[in-house]
Amino acid sequence: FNNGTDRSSNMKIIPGPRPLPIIGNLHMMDLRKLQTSLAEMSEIYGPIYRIHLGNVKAVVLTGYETVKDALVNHADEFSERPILQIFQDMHRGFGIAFSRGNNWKTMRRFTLSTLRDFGMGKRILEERIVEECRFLKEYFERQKGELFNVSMVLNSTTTNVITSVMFGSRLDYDNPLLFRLASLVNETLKLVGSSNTLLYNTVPVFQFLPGDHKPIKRNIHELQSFLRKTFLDHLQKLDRDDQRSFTDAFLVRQQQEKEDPNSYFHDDNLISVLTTLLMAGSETIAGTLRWGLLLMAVHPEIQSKVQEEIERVIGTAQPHTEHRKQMPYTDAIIHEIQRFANIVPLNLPRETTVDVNFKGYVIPKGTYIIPLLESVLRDKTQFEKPKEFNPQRFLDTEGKFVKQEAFMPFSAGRRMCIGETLAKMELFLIFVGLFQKFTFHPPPGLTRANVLPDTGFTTPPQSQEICAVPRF
Ligand code: HEM
Repeated sequence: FNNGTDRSSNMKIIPGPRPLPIIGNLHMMDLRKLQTSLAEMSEIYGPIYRIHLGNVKAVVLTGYETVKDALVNHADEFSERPILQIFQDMHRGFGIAFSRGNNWKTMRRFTLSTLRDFGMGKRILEERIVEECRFLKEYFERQKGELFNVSMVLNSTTTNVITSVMFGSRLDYDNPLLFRLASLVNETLKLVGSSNTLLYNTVPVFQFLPGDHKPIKRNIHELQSFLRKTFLDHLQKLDRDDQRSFTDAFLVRQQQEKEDPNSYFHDDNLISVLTTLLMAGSETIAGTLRWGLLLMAVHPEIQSKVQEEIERVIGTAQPHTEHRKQMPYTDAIIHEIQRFANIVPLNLPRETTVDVNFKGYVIPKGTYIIPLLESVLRDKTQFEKPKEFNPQRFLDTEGKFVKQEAFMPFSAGRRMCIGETLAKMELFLIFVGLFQKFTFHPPPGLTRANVLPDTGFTTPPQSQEICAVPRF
């Protein structure tokens, strides 16, 4: 590895631990918390180092300055997605998040512009989120202040928001299909981030052994059968002059290009994009909201200050996104929740598109890159005492909201999350809607010291239970 380094030019050799045969450096890491091990290793090897995850030779980029420099200032060079076995099983190279080259470019461009049309642009989305939040509050009210499991209902809420973008419709909370979809996504993302799947991706022999890849494949098959059936229903009723959803827009484009054998608008891409929207668009937001509820429950003084601001600015009226500008404290809290929640700690991997000269190193074309978000959101040079939950870091002395450059939970550059606008809108409206109506209390035994992250590809908090006491 790093043979591309030309010793005659003054390029440095990328540092890193010595790998063992077959497993590389896997024995040096906590496979259930890879992000923590990778962040710790940067203290030994510096902000750029190489690591062998089984037979995957990766370069890890850590800290805000390095990650931003790579993803933003060398945007094209770090813009490809590597091929990983489990994502290959799930998407077969189609869609957006795990596709490459022109397939990715075409699907990303189309999805971004269509999301704008069927959401953000038309204000329909805000109405949908507000409506969904109303159902969520009714569900919370029915718990009558008792301890209840908040996990699946929040996943159902965020699943409904994204399915209304995808298909133009929602499912009732008592429809078993909604809970089934939400739990399939939840379980699959947990399994995708397991140590077993890491081994499956990086040590080829694990592909022949039983493991988490089996239930992942079963879950994806079930999800995709549902998505296929739903889009076929849409195809039957399709009216090109009355497009109501992402799926309608895709199907119309598919019909326009049906004579073109090279068109990317085929069923495989549609299924894969829908799968990604459903998975990326629900669990990330639901997990962040769960962090929000628990963090407020264990910081009652912060919770009451948020409620004061909600009362002062909105009262009991309907929250809208425009309120955010007048609510610096709430804005700061939501930013700090996202920073602290660190919901996609490993980021998605990247691959270099050419040999890159980066900070005195040559990183060869085709190198697997880990731009570690964990190390950005917890960067000591950017956030004082980064392990503490402290919303003040997003406020100035006059209580005005201040941006922090290293706040990048959605990553940066060419492959940056396409759901940022939707996610921010959803987080604000649901968070405000819930704290306007309820005060949250922690389950017995839960304190500031033990609100801890779960394991998985996304990292929601371990605790799933909470009390929601109605305020009026
Ligand atoms: C709190 C919510 C969310 C967080 C923290 C988050 C975070 C991320 C991150 C870190 C990436 C990897 C970006 C990279 O490779 O540099 C990503 C990619 C992606 N996200 Fe999100 N995401 C969120 C919500 C959403 C939503 C709501 C959607 C759907 C509308 C979405 C769709 C996607 C897609 C399609 C990609 C792949 C982009 C590409 O490869 O071009 N995400 N997200």
